[in-house]
Amino acid sequence: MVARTVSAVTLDRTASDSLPARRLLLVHAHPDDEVIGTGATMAHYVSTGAHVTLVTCTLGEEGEIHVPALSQLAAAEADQLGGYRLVEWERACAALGVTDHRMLGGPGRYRDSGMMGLPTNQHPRAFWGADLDEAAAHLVEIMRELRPQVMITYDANGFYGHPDHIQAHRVAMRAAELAGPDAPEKIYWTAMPLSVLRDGMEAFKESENNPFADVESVDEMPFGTPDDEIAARMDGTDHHAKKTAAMRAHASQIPDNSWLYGMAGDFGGEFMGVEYYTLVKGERGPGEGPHKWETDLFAGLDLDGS
Ligand SMILES: CC(=O)N[C@H]1[C@@H](O[C@@H]2[C@H](O)[C@H](O)[C@@H](O)[C@H](O)[C@H]2O)O[C@H](CO)[C@@H](O)[C@@H]1O
Ligand SMILES: [Zn+2]
Repeated sequence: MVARTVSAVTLDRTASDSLPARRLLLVHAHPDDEVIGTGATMAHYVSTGAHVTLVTCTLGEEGEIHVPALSQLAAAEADQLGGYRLVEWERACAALGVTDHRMLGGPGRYRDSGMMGLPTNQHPRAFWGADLDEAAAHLVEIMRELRPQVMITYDANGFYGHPDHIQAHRVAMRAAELAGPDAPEKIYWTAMPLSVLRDGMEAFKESENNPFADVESVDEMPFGTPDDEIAARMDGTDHHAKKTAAMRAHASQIPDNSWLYGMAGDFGGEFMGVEYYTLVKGERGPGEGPHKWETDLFAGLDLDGS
């Protein structure tokens, strides 16, 4: 019998060749980040037949608990919140139609570090203290398996400065360096245009549950990107109901009276269903409007045989 040897690279290629032509990878820090920042985008691409893979880096063990009946699960009590949020995360993914969801290094490998500067940052498994190349290697393995053309993660400040978000950015970008030919061709960072922030401040001015109550100007906020630096506007308004349902799955983190629901009420699909990105790797595809914002993250890619 003729021995047939197939190189590991060929095997890898075979694995991704059986997947849809468009493959999107998202790297987030905690359960609930996926829906808050990118839920409509994920639902949109699932609905259009792309393969969507969510990698979340921690179980969110150090989170607040907004459901009183669950208060004993807190880190300082039974320390079971991580396991509970894992179930919330699975339910949220189901609401968005995302079936490929993975914890970086497996559930519990990296622990929620808590807010910047807290003693929990020093926990032996805190994601903030993870070895960068070791953590990135878990993501490289996924890139080799799937060969995603597009990846979404956070900017260098983790969008708002949380240590796990900063570390998720660093690990995702390091993995893209190490993955070579299997690295995403386009890399986006989540972003919020200053014009949308200003509109939000205006919309909430009279609201009792105003997330902008303590700021005079959007320039005081840790996030906000000039409109001409935004590369893509993903309109997933057709899926805003899925995003809302996915948020409700994260009830321990997102209370019923959250301003997020208030914003949805005022803006409806416009706020819940529209998500923005800067492009930090790859060529910008054709776009629309005054800033030529892309409306498809795969725009400009040659997907034949990729
Ligand atoms: C959206 C997000 O990243 N949430 C994180 C964050 O949660 C904040 C934290 O509980 C803080 O104490 C609150 O004041 C703030 O309102 C929350 O957004 O940090 C948590 C701990 O690391 C994390 O579990 C949660 O997912
Ligand atoms: Zn987070």
